[in-house]
Amino acid sequence: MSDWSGEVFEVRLGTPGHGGFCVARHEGRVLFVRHGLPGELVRALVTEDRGGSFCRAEAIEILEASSDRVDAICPVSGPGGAGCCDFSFATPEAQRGLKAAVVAEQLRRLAGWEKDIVVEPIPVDGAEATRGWRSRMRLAVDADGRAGVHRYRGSEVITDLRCPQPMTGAMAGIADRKWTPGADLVVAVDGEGQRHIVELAPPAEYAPGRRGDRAHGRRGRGRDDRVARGGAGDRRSAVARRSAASAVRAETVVEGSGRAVQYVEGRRWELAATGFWQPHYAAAQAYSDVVAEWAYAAPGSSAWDLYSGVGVFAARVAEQVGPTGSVHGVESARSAVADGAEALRDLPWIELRAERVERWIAEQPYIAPEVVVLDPPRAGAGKEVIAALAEHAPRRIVHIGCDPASFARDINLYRAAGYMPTELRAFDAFPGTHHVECLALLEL
Ligand SMILES: C[S@@+](CC[C@H](N)C(=O)[O-])C[C@H]1O[C@@H](n2cnc3c(N)ncnc32)[C@H](O)[C@@H]1O
Repeated sequence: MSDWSGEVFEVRLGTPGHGGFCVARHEGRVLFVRHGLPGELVRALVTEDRGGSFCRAEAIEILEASSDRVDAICPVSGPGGAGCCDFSFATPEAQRGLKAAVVAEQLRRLAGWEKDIVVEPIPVDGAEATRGWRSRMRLAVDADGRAGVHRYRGSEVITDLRCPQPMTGAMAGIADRKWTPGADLVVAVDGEGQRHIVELAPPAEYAPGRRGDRAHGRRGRGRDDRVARGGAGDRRSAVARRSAASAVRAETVVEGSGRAVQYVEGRRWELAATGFWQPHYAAAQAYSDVVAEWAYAAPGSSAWDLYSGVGVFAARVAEQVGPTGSVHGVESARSAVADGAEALRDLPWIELRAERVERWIAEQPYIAPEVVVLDPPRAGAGKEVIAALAEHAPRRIVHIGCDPASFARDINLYRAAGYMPTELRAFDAFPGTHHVECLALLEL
């Protein structure tokens, strides 16, 4: 099979796929084409051909445009650019339609559930924030000390900070400063409008000029650095980036206190600016409203909040069960548990535990909590946790997922364990991108 990397083909785009692309076909092979919309005729540059059944490509010229196309509001993420706003060239309604189609397809394929999906905007004072919604950003710093974002599926740092996602003022002055080469910057605008900037020291393995990493001083790949032939270097650098992202790194607070103040339902949390908080500034409130509505835990009953973070959902459910009930929150990040315990001191019937969910759940006696809320990371809760959870037979489960594929796989596991999905909401919590947040209620 010949290598198509760098080839340009004229193709008609088909259905959207999970990951921010449309599916097209050329000479019997499948192309995953970014920057295009269903029905469009485009010239597609193949950016990655690993010799398998599909190639990755980018629409570099639109020959017949969809009526859903608008001028892209993100100048950083077009062909050859960053991976931030992969849908910013579509109307907000069309973006939500694409996400709905992807969620429906994942549920159908992976959970055997035929369900019409509507993706709702997250309401902000009755309106929709299509830009300026992101309260937390993570930037990379290049070898020259300039902050930016990574090129899509690459390690090069693009130092153009005009992405429309960050809240107004979040990026002010960042491009004018020199930062520590190889560091990451966490920029958080908290619920009181205070900006915090925390620099994370370069990972231990950071070596300027190292082979295989343009961000670290390597020269370009030559013909077109959008095009990956085989791509082993990029795969390695992506793996290195992921493991660097999870390693503990020294933190220096550069602006603000490094302690973000956030509010949900009038309750105040103070947490590490580098800790987890929902990125869309109105998302924590929106999701916790749905959790509260679906949980409707009876006074005196017991509930679990798994992957609890600082206990935003635990707080809502604790108000329902009251002092004669109990809520167990489980979260692996110790700092989140400490910050959550402080914010929830007036609800002593909540216990937050710093432990991995897999381990904690295996140690629980066989009692049935009335309701369990799970908000796992991208990979989902998975077989082990859902099997253990089903043995405890909670009456209701509220499951939250930010990846349609792992969300659908988890729904399938619940269905196999005897649970019926009875409600589903999907939120456009990441406007301009292909990302979408889904919440489901499952009942026995
Ligand atoms: C999507 S966040 C949800 C946090 C919280 N529900 C909120 O809305 O603020 C997922 C959380 O799970 C935690 N986490 C990841 N893996 C875990 C595990 N195996 N056991 C317990 N917590 C985990 C992360 O630290 C993170 O705080």
